[in-house]
Amino acid sequence: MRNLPHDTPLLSSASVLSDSWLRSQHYGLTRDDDYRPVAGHEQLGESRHQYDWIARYASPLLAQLAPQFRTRAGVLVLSDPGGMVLESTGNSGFLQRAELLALAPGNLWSEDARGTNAIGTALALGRYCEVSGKEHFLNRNAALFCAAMPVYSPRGELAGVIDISSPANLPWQDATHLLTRAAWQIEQHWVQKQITAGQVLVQLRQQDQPELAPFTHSLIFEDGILQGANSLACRDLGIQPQDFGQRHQDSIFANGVENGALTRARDNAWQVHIGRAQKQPGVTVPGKRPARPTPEPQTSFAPSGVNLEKALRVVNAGIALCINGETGCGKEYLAQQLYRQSKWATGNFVAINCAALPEHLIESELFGYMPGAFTGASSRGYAGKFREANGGMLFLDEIGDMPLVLQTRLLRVLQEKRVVPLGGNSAFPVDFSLVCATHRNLVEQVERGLFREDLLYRIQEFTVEIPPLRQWQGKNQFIEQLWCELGATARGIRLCQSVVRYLADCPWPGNVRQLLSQLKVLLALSDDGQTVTLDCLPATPVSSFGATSPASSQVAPSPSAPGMRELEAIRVCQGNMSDAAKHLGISRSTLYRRLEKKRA
Ligand SMILES: Nc1ncnc2c1ncn2[C@@H]1O[C@H](COP(=O)(O)OP(=O)(O)OP(=O)(O)O)[C@@H](O)[C@H]1O
Repeated sequence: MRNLPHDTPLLSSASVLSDSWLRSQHYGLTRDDDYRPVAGHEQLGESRHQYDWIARYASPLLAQLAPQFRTRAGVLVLSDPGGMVLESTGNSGFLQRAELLALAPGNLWSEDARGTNAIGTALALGRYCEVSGKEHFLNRNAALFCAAMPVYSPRGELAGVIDISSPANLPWQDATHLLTRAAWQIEQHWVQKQITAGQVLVQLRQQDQPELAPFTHSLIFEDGILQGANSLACRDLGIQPQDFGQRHQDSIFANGVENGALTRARDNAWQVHIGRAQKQPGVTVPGKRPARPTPEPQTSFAPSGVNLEKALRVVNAGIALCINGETGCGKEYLAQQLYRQSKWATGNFVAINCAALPEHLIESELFGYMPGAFTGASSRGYAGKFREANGGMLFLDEIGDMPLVLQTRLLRVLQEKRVVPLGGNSAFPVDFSLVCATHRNLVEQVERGLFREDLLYRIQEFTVEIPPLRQWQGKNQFIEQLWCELGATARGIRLCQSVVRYLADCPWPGNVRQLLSQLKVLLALSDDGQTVTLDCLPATPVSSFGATSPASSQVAPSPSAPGMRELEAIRVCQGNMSDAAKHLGISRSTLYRRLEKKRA
């Protein structure tokens, strides 16, 4: 096992290179050697079988990066830990025939085979490495620029590298960024898919570091012992290769996984998610599925009634997705979830609320502009949201509110996959996943002449309907998870079951947004170690029932608020709305109606 990745990617430096050259000489190589070691088909097949992380976790990424490699001179190469090329793809037009053959599957690029080179040296050092032109030990490789980033398995073992090779006179300037993120994405998916029955997956997301937004620090525990982690977690939580199978969770999270991780979350602006693979007969756990890439384990945070796996397949296939649902039900939340799990996660997630942008700004925001394109334009120009989203996901919220003239231009971008900035003549190619959301009925908008029919078909290639929270299954569990996520568990504050049932039965017109804000208020009003009962629900003049926005509601309706009969019945029945309705001799829907009237 080699070093785990270091904080700062290592660029070519004199001492690193001279050490590598010394090693190359030590292997008996000379600069003029022309020997090109290539493995046979059988060996290549065996290695592909053994290192199936490439087929499982790197293929979606390769598909995503492919467009970049069509328009630039460069080849993306994946190798096993012995430096054997297992896959290569991209624009190889720049390569001489000999070099072309040298980057084909089966070629060996370990340092002992070809001297100093990015693949071999990155493997030798276990770190990111760039080697350009004559820095290569063998003269025959002097026409190449190469950058390589190691990929680690969830047990901290070096699994291979991902490499970019381009002409030495056209070095791939953003290779560090691209390869680091690509390796993180592969490692993250790998850990997430590795979890087996009875194990716990802890995922921490650092909220104050936007560049890490798509990535989580992911760790797997079994019976409290660390079983796996991605290299980000190893880097930031001080995990060493020897810790796997040995280190107890308490030495990583001082108060146990749940409390410790959540304490960390509160103190350091981390967002935490803890998932479990249950030991249930007949249940296939994600890590055990053999062939096709599977989505992450569904958690209670996936909106109820939404088939995440299907939506993810659609997004990965580059099909435009339209998410419908009432306000606050989690349309943007779902888009972000899909983005993080999709092949687009190495690009940016760019969200635009079409209803909130002044009409005259939408165009420049989306399309960008050239320097001095209009009065007040920045002298440096602006790339615009379409180009910002290139390689990632563009989330257009409230698409139904987009002005007609811009709908026409949007349609053109979606069809041509090119953007011409305001005041510019040349077009920039773009490729992103498009997810739109609206609470409007777009068909009706089309009938009223407010929305282009052709754009409707283009953005609604696949539609996902998020049901309103009141119709969700498993609300009790969802509320408890949110409660835990908000930091209640870390403070020892419990919701008693009657409160959970009571909250689960509220109609929540503001959906998850409203529920969340009410839970936050309840938490702020609770003391550490307290158990929240129905009696603890504070009286408020504003009932949440029938509220249309979170701003208009403070906390869940109190049993002591005005409208006593119904609320008292709810309290007596410990929050069970069906029992309360029976108690009053009315139907559940009548009970809800009465509560709504009381609010009015
Ligand atoms: N499934 C979920 N699990 C946890 N939190 C969620 C979930 N869905 C939504 N939320 C939270 O609820 C709030 C509202 O979600 P979001 O903004 O995605 O709703 P929306 O449907 O896009 O709303 P709008 O239509 O008003 O833009 C956010 O704080 C989001 O983080």
